Order: sequence, then structure tokens, then C-alpha cells
Amino acid sequence: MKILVIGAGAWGTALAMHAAARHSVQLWARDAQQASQLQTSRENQRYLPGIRLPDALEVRSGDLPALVAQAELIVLGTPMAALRSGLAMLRDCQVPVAWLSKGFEAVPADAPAGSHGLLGNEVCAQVAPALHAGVLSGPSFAQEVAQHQPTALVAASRHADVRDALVAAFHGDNLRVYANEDISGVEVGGAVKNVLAIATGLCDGLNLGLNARAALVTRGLAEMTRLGVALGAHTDTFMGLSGLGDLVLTATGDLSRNRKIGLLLAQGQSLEQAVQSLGHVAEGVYSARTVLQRAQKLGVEMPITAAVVALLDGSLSAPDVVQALMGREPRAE
Ligand SMILES: NC(=O)C1=CN([C@@H]2O[C@H](COP(=O)(O)OP(=O)(O)OC[C@H]3O[C@@H](n4cnc5c(N)ncnc54)[C@H](O)[C@@H]3O)[C@@H](O)[C@H]2O)C=CC1
Ligand SMILES: O=C(CO)COP(=O)(O)O
Repeated sequence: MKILVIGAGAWGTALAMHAAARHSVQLWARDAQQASQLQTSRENQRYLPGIRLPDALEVRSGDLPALVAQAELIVLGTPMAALRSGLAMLRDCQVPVAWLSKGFEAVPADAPAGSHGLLGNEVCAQVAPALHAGVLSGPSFAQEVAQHQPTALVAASRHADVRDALVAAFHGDNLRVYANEDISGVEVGGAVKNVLAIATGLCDGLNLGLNARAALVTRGLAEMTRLGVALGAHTDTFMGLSGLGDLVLTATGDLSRNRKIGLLLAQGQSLEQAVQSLGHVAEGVYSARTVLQRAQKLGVEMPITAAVVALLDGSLSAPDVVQALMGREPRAE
């Protein structure tokens, strides 16, 4: 299969490396200088330092329409902020398209009251309704996949040809890809776990203990599931790879950038300092307010997400966040 991966960050590069063992893969970087550095050094020094790119992987820049025209599967490996423009560019494609972004679109601070951001599949329905598209998600740190450590992913789409293409492209060689039709559930899992990982990073940074972290993961899963079901997802999806699986990984694994944001905030860094020192995208920072807005609109209670939003907005300090969560009225589980 001819696969085009657009975006040469950590995750796009790791998956392109993986598929290059069995398919013809082109990795497209928007920055020509970065592309030529990858092509000649055979290493993505910024995003996956120390890991050699397979010889078969071709790195490209420029002339995207020509590459799109030849591809049999197109994967958008960009952050959520670039998904709308990426899907709009691909709107007339006849081949399966998938994105890797995990999040809700951010809501600009000056957006009119009542407006809210969208999940990837909702963005796709707006800008590229005829596209056969889906998402590849699940618990997967790019560094581990790039080093061929065992990993399980989930390919979610309403279109069987998209699920099949993703399985054919990426399943094999220590990477299992499961198929799922519930794209909204898979996307809610991938988006909300990022917000919850900021909470567990904060919890661990403040040395609140393992009990506290387990409580956040469990109650976090409950609020993620409530939102997903209100958005039309199946409850079962949240017990799967993109729900419980990715939540456990991101909330407890120190490779997580979202978790790192929480750890840095606990050390007293400002949000701006934390985001700058990370140098990678941490989608939870941009999605948190949207998650809360969508929940409020649907009448869904999400107290941990609300606390993270208050922390990120600066309206609650770290100790106040703990107080806000622990001071809530008792209730049935
Ligand atoms: N890194 C990881 O382990 C995983 C990341 N993801 C998700 O994948 C998405 C991408 O994450 P990473 O690769 O880690 O981010 P990253 O911060 O490592 O790299 C993002 C890349 O996208 C490029 N980019 C941004 N806008 C672009 C545009 N308009 N056109 C082309 N390239 C553009 C940037 O130049 C950069 O190379 C995020 O939504 C993340 O949540 C999902 C699973 C694992
Ligand atoms: O999505 C991920 C793991 O599945 C990566 O998480 P972070 O974006 O927090 O690093």
C-alpha cells in the first residue's frame, strides 16, 4: 500500500517508521529544512532523538497535492489545531483518510457565548462530509512504538474501508490494531484522558499519594464515560483501549506530555512556562475548556475537568484545586 503521513512530529514519524517495514511510506514535513535533516541524518532529532529511521522510509516536503494524488491511505499526524485545515485540503480525496490527533478543537477565549469546539469526526462532517475518514487512537507513546515495543491501537471509523486500511497498514510487528465503529467514543476517550492526565500529574507533583491518583483515574473514567454517552457513544468503548487503556497510560506514564504539564504546574511554574519547556503539543491544555463547555451544555457533571480548567485559567491555585475536589458533597458511586 502507498501511505502518506502528513506531519513529522513524534507520532507521525513513529507510525511512518512502523509501516515502512511492509508498505511504501512517505512522511511529509511542512518545514523543508526539517525534512532534509530527517532524510540525510535518518533521525528525527527534535521529536524522536536517538532512534534511526528505516532506510525504506522516504521523507518529503513541498508539493503535497502530487503526493496526495498518489497515496492509497493518507494519515494526518498533526495536532488537533491543524486538523480542520488538513481535512479541508483533503475533502475531495477518494482514498481512506485517518487522523492521529487526540482532542476537541480549542475554543478561542473571545468566541461568542454558546459556541463550542468539536471532535475530529464532527470537524470532518463539517468540512469534508464525503470523505471516508477515521481516527487511529489508543494507548501509545511514540517513543515506544518507534522502538517496536508491543502496543495495541484502535482504528475507529463508521466506514469499513477505513478501518480495514488502517489495520492493513499498521497491524503487525509488535503492533496490534483493533477495529471499532464507535468513532465518537474513541475520540472522547482520547481527548478527555489528556485533561485527566494533567490532573494526575498535578496530584503526583503535589505528593498527594497513590490513593489519590487511583481515585482520579477511576472518577475520571466515570466522567469521561458520562460525556461520551451523552454525545452518543457506547459505554463499552470506555472500557477499551481508547478509554481505560489510554487513561491509565497517560495518567501514570512519565512519557506523557499532558502529565508533565501537571507535574510542572505543581512545581509552581506558570502554564506558559510549562508549555514552553515541554516543546511538544499537550492537547489537554487546549481541549480542557471545550470538554467542560460540551459537558455543561449537555448537563453532564465533570468535576475533575472543571478543576483542571480552573487551574489552567488561573482561577484556582493547585492547593485550591485539591480542596475543591475533596470538599464536594458525598454522593453515590
Ligand atoms: N506523541 C505521542 O506519543 C502521541 C501523540 N498523539 C497525538 O498525535 C497528535 C500529534 O502529536 P505529536 O506527534 O506527539 O506532536 P509533536 O508536537 O511531536 O509534533 C507535531 C508536528 O505537527 C507538525 N504540524 C503542526 N501543524 C502542522 C500543519 N498544519 N501541517 C503539517 N505539519 C504540522 C509540527 O511541525 C510537528 O512536526 C496530537 O494530537 C497528539 O495528541 C497520539 C498518540 C501518541
Ligand atoms: O496519547 C498519548 C499516549 O497514548 C500521548 O500522550 P501525551 O500527549 O500526554 O504525551
